[in-house]
Amino acid sequence: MNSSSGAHAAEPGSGPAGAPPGAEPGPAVEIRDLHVRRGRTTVFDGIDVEIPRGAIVGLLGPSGCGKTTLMRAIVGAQKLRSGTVRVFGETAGSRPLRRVVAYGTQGAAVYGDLTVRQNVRYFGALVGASRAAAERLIERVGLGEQAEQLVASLSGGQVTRVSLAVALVGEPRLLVLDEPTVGLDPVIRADLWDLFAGLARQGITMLVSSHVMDEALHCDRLLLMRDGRIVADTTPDRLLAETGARDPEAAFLALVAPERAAGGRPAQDPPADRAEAGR
Ligand SMILES: Nc1ncnc2c1ncn2[C@@H]1O[C@H](COP(=O)(O)OP(=O)(O)OP(=O)(O)O)[C@@H](O)[C@H]1O
Repeated sequence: MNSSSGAHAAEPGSGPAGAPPGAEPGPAVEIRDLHVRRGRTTVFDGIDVEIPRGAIVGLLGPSGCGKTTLMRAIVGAQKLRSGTVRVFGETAGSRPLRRVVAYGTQGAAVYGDLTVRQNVRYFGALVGASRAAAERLIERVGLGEQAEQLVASLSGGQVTRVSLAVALVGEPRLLVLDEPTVGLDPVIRADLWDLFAGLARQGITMLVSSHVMDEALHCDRLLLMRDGRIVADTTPDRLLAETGARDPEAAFLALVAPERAAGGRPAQDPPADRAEAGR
């Protein structure tokens, strides 16, 4: 993963009615009629998405379908053509959300020439976290024994854990992780998903992208994307039951089969679940 924490200076008490963002009921993320262009590419041409709180939500779809762009919109790093993106009721990227939302980008965003402890303390200091909090997080992500090791000398899975500790140091309520398990072996991936599940049980909303469809089975909710559209907003059980497929990859292919047959465009009469999901 390699995360940069979107968690910077806190703005306590700046949410609706004086409560911090995330303390009020309602979805974690609400996206309405979102249009985004990147360069000459129209990535989103009017999508609507809602992400519930406290769940692990998988954002799954093939490379280039728009996962990173959607995450960038949610953390406030993406220029929008039109539409709204609200996180815990606040405009994405706005000041009250700075410590509430953390973003683990693709690509390295921790310092290889610092130790694990130095990285977590450094990013912690930026958000006013104590050294004790940094130590707790190093233990939480299972890197107690590597705390004094340079990040450059860690394995890929361990670097991902450092990034996760850095992303968590501001105590976010929404953690957005862009392909955190890419390139990792199955055992390490399973360990990381266990860690994500533990964070979700603590009440942190987790939005995790992957282009490996089987990772769907680790999620509470699924947003399946293709070509800048949400082709299903579902759960792993419903996805398998409704498509009759044996695994998530086959289910995804079953979902997009009608439009593939129609030459890559949405089919004229999509199944009810796709029509609903693609609103
Ligand atoms: N800076 C840019 N300029 C032009 N087009 C871009 C730019 N960044 C992304 N795109 C295009 O936007 C589309 C969505 O890209 P995005 O990175 O969101 O996809 P993704 O699903 O995250 O892919 P991956 O799984 O490979 O990371 C792609 O067609 C991509 O080529």
